[in-house]
Amino acid sequence: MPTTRENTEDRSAVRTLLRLWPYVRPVRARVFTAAFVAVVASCVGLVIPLVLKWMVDGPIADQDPAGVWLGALYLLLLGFTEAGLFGMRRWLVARPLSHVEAEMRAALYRRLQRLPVAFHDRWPSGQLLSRATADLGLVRMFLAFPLTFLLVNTVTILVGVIIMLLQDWTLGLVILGPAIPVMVMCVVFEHRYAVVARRAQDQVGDLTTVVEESVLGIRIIKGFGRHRSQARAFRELSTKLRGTELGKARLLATIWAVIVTLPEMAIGAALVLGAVQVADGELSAGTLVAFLSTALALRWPVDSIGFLLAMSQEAATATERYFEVMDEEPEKDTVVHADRTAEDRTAEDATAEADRRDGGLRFDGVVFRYPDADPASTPTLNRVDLHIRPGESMALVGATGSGKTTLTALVPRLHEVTAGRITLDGEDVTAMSRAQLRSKVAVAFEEPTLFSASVGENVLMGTDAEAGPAELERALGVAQADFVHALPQGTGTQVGEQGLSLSGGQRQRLALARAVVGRPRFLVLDDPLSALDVHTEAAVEAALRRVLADTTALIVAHRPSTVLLADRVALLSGGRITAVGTHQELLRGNPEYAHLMSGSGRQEDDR
Ligand SMILES: Nc1ncnc2c1ncn2[C@@H]1O[C@H](COP(=O)(O)OP(=O)(O)OP(=O)(O)O)[C@@H](O)[C@H]1O
Repeated sequence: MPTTRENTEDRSAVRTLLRLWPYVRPVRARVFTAAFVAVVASCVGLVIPLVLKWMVDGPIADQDPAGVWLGALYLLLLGFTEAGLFGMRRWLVARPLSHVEAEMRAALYRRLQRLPVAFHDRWPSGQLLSRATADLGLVRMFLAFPLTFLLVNTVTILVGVIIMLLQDWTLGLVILGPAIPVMVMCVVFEHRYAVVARRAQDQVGDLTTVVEESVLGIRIIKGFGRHRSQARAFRELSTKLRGTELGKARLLATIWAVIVTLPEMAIGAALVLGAVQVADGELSAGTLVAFLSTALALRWPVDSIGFLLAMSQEAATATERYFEVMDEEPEKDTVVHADRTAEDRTAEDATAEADRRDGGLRFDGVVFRYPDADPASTPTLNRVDLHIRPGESMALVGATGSGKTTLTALVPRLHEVTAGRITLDGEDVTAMSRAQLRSKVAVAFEEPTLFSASVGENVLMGTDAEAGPAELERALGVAQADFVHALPQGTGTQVGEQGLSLSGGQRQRLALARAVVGRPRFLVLDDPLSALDVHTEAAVEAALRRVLADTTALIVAHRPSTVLLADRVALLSGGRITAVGTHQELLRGNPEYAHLMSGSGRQEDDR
């Protein structure tokens, strides 16, 4: 489970942040212009001390009121120009940077849709949510603020230091004194902050997962009175996060103290030294005023470096977390089996030829091991051979945990086979594009998932074709889902998040309607009637039988009533198909099957 990562040593923040370039590229003109405008604005601010110097040594020393007013006017103009330019900078970047954030979020969403089911099995949803929300917010903040101001402040400090050295190089050197210790501290700080920033962002992801699970599982939590233990889990994680955030604050406070104190001490020393020089007549009062005003003008650029570095570090961590998902390999559309030998291919061609003649759905030496399973362990499916003829419906029976769901998931390629092949009318499923495959195969699972959309939209999700109300009605009819007409807005009724406003049986029937609406050639049903009462199940089966007349179907079944829906039955045991026949044949000739169907099998296996 990719949650908290303690080690971030091998990461360069700059290299990580450079990965944002492809997203920033389209808006680079505005971003660079904004940075240039900010540099100009900041340098305009540095002209103010020079005007002060002119005023002190000129009109003030000469007691010339008109000159003082003129100086004041210059200062006012400079102040307005600086403020106007900073306002312009913000206007220049606000819109393009929200565009960058939106583009990155859209790219992440697209990638999440294209990543294999195995990825989603592995990653907690809270970690993905926090990457798509909080982390992208941090990246936008970085592009809007620290990225520009690290540049602006560096230029301002350089120009300011040059001005100070030109005014009086001895005082300039005094001011520059703390630069080296401050820089060393910044490097140490950045390194340490990277580790805590990563920890905090991962912990936010873990906390999001707990909150999400608590909301989605609220019925179980209330039903079992688990709110205290959930609250404890939440409290533990939030205490951990609070500790990490306090650690971040402590680090920030330390660097801030160093960055503020050392330059302040240097300014104090320069003030004393400068006052002595003025008293000795070695320095004009105007020059000292200009020097100190410049030094004070540089306080903010220097002071802000601590938190600008902290924000940059957080953005680097956020970028790193973002690309951890973006770098994951998306599922391939078609798979080329480079490891197959010429003999394999000749044998496959012969089988494919036979399949094309016979047609139907064929599992040929299918081996499957979950990607996170120990490579030395026995595969979940170990050389499954099964042929379902065209138009035939085959029930798949097996003890709980025998791999029935896993086998059905291989047909629409929710997982890729480890070895062997699956063919639809002789065509290898891995050779088809996913769009092609999904137009041929429809699925319905025991746990029906509905989306926050209307009933009709949920059902019509099962077909790409332009299906109209007639197709919708037909599918609802097959699934015995006429209850939708009694809903407040009929098929236009919103079903709410995950369809939780409907009963389990109602959701299953809608999921079944979604599977049959596209009149698929192949239908894969994973115990789709488990939540129905016997009368509704009988009615659905009668309607399904009509649909199945010209559809090749694989139906996972636990109950004899579901098995009877099928023409033949396959028994999955020990990762292989150990028997195929009609229900009656297997009941008579296969003790394991008879045991499973007697009703005691499931209970014993569950025990
Ligand atoms: N995502 C996964 N990662 C690793 N192992 C898994 C995963 N999903 C299922 N398994 C394991 O694969 C085996 C087969 O599970 P599967 O869900 O296919 O069984 P099943 O026959 O459908 O069971 P049931 O009748 O209870 O629904 C089980 O041992 C299960 O623990």
